[in-house]
Amino acid sequence: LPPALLEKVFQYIDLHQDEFVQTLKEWVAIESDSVQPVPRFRQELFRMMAVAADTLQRLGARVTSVDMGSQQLPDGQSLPIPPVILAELGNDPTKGTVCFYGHLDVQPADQGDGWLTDPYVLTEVDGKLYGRGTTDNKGPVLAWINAVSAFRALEQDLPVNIKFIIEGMEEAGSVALEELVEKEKNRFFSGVDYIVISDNLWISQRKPAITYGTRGNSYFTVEVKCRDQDFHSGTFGGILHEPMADLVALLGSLVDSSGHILVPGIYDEVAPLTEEEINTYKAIHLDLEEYRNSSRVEKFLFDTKEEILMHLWRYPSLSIHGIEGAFDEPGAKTVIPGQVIGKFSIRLVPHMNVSVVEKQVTRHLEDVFSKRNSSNKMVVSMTLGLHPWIANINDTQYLAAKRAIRTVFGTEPDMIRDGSTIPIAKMFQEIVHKSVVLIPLGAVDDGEHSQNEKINRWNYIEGTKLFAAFFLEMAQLH
Ligand SMILES: NCCCC(=O)N[C@@H](Cc1c[nH]cn1)C(=O)O
Ligand SMILES: [Zn+2]
Ligand SMILES: [Zn+2]
Repeated sequence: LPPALLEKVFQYIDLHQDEFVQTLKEWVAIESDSVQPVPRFRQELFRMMAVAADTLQRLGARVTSVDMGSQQLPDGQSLPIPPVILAELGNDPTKGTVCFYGHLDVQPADQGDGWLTDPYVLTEVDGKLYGRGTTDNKGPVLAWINAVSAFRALEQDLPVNIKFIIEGMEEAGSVALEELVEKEKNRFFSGVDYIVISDNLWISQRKPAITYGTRGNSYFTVEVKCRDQDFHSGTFGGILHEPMADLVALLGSLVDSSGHILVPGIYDEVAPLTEEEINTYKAIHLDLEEYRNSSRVEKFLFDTKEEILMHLWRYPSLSIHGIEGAFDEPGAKTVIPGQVIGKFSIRLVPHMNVSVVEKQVTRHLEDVFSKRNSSNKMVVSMTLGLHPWIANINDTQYLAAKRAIRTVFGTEPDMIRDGSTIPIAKMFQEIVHKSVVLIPLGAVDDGEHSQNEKINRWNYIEGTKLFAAFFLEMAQLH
C-alpha cells in the first residue's frame, strides 16, 4: 500500500465530511419513492437520477442515462420508469475495472407513521443522520462517489477503472433491470472484472462485515373461490364450504410451530452442513440478548447464536404474509368472504431450485385441498421466483475488501450472509459471470424500510474511506 497517498485521501475525507453530509442532505430531500405509483413521486425519481448523473459528470465520468420505457400497472395506468445510470471513469487496460451497483429510490415514508423528524429532511442527532434513504441506499452510493471525488480533488489517478450502474426502481422489484443487464452484457459490462454492492447492513453496531450470500425467495398466492360476492353468515353459514376455512387449513398445513416447513421434499436439496461451516458461525460476534432486546421479541425459535444465524442464512423459512379479501376491519361484520387469496413466501437457500419448489408447493396444496372434499376452486401461483446467491470468499475482491477493512477499522470483518434477497447479485453472477461482493456500510440498527431510518455519520465517513482504501487494494491485488 502507498500509505502516504492513503493518509492524504483519509485526511481529505475527514476535512470535507460536512460537505459529504450536505450532499446526502440534498439527496434525501428528493422524495424518490418508487413504491407508491403516483406521478409526483415518479417526477421526483427522474429528478433524483438527473442530479446523480450530473454529479458523476462533474467528476469526469462518461454518463449514459438509459431510457427504461414505462411500467404498466394492474389498474391499467402507465407510468414512466426512471432512467438507469451507466457511468464510467477511466479506461486503462492495465488496471482492473470495478463496477458498483446502487439504487436511489426509497421506501415510502410519512412523518405521521411515527417518524420523530421529517423523513425527507436529513437531521443529525448525536452523530446519527436520520432520513429516508440515508442507509438504503443513498448514503452508500454517495460514499462511493465521495471516495472518487477525494482522488479527483487531490489530482490523483484513480487506482482502478470504475463503473457505476445506478437504478431508481429497486424497491419496486428492479423493474426492467434484468433485461438491461442482459443487453449490456457484452457492452457496458464487457470490461468489468468485479462487482460491488452496498445495499445491506452489518450485524453489529460497530464491527464491519462482508456479505457473501443472500437467500432467494419464491412468493406464492393461493386463491380459494366459491363465488365473486360475499355471503351473509346467517343466511348461508352451515351449508357452504367456506373459502376462508379452506384457506386457513391450507395455510396451516405449510409450517409447524417449530418453524419446520411441512411441504414434502422441500429440504431435499438444501446444502449439507459441514463442521467447517459451523465454525464460520461460531466466529461471528453476536450478542443474542442485545439482538433479542433490540428486536423487542420475547423469545426466538432457537436459543443459540449458531442456530439463529443458520436459520436466517442457510436454511429455508416460510412466512405467511396476508389474506386478500378477508374481513380485516374493526367491528363484528357477519360476513363469509366469497373468495380469498392467501399470500406466503419461502426464502430459498443453496441448492434449492425455484421451479422444483414451485412444483412441491403446488402438489402439497393440491393434496391438502383434495382431502377437504371442498366444492370451491383453488388456484396456486408462484408470482416471484428469486434465486439464492452465494460467492467464493477467496476471490480477489474479498481479500481486497478484508484488507481495506483492516486498514480503516483496525479489525477483521464479520463474514456474513443475509437472510433477505438482493436479486441483482445473482443476476450479475449468472449474466455477467463476474465475482460479486456485498460490502455493507450501515450498522445493524439503521432501520432500513422502517421509521426513523438513519446512517451514523461515522459509518458514512469511515465507509467513504473504506471505499478509497478498497480502490487501492484492488489495484495492488489485481
Ligand atoms: N438488506 C437488503 C434488503 C433488500 C430487500 O429487502 N429485498 C427484498 C426483495 C424481495 C424479495 N421478495 C420480494 N422482494 C426482500 O424482501 O428480501
Ligand atoms: Zn436497498
Ligand atoms: Zn430497500
